[in-house]
Amino acid sequence: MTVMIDGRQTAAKIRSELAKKAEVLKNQGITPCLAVILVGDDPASQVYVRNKKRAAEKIGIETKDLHLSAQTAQSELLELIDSLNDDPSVHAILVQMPLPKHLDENEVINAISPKKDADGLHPKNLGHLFMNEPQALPCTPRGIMVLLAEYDIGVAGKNVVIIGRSNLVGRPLAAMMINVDATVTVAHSKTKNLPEIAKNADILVVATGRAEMVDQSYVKKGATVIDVGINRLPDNHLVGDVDQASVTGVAAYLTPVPGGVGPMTIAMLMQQTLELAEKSK
Ligand SMILES: NC(=O)C1=CN([C@@H]2O[C@H](COP(=O)(O)OP(=O)(O)OC[C@H]3O[C@@H](n4cnc5c(N)ncnc54)[C@H](OP(=O)(O)O)[C@@H]3O)[C@@H](O)[C@H]2O)C=CC1
Ligand SMILES: Nc1nc(=O)c2c([nH]1)NC[C@@H]1CN(c3ccc(C(=O)N[C@@H](CCC(=O)O)C(=O)O)cc3)C=[N+]21
Repeated sequence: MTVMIDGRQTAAKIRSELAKKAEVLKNQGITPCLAVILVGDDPASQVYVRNKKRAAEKIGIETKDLHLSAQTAQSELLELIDSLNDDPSVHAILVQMPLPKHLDENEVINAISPKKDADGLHPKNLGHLFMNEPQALPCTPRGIMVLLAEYDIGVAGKNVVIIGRSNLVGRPLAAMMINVDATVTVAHSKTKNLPEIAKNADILVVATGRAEMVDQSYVKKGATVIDVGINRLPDNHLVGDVDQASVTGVAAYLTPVPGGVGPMTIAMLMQQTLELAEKSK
């Protein structure tokens, strides 16, 4: 039997706690505010923008949506970030990844004040994470850790295999898993014998951006499978990086897409915005 992990319900519970926290901040004269910069029209990013805005409104977080054209120059983007860094009404800044190819993502992330780093991707914050003294944390990996805790899925001493090594998901998740005593393997496009390595996992996390690439040949009986992927098919429906039908019955726990990691990412983004607003006092 496979238990479907309900990210939507878990996220809803977190959001209702956050709404109370936002109320407290407001009574202290602080209206938490998240600025979101989207350059161009990446489809996964657009799903994200829409759902984020809705969540923020319900919690009582203000959002500033800054949608720039795909042709925006690096200097223009850096100037926008500088002005948000200096704006005391803005507590958190998120730049949607990936950026169009002509832009330098690392330079952009570096420009965000670590104190307003909604995504926890600034090298200073990643450094704190790697030293196991976390400050702002990347939202998707954090959401995965919260989901595992919510379902009492232990991590200490477990074999965790993460497929994907992006700065946004795979790398920071590896650090978080190490910090709670997992034995971590990070796989990627150059990994050999991937199904065999994945089959060693007690907890398998898939973040490749390849629609339904992981089937039951990658999964040990009784493993937990976390599907991070958000892929929009030509017929417009969303699928993950895991072939859900194939893995069902083999995995003990599985996150659905939609309704798994995605809503948790948004809940964690809201939580971090409130935490940064609180620290700005
Ligand atoms: N649910 C959510 O909240 C979120 C979902 N996403 C989704 O998660 C997915 C991954 O996102 P992100 O990490 O940003 O993606 P990236 O494209 O930045 O990274 C993908 C990673 O997967 C690896 N990879 C690609 N193809 C294969 C393959 N065939 N076998 C093994 N490894 C492979 C790449 O390897 P290499 O490094 O060698 O190129 C790379 O490390 C996307 O679908 C994205 O939309 C992202 C963020 C949040
Ligand atoms: N700097 C940055 N940080 C990110 O965290 C980031 C990013 N850039 N760029 C794009 C990816 C993608 N991403 C999503 C998060 C939630 C959903 C989400 O809400 N998903 C719903 C979709 C439901 C639906 O609308 O059908 C679900 O999975 O249930 C989608 C996509 C964050 N990302």
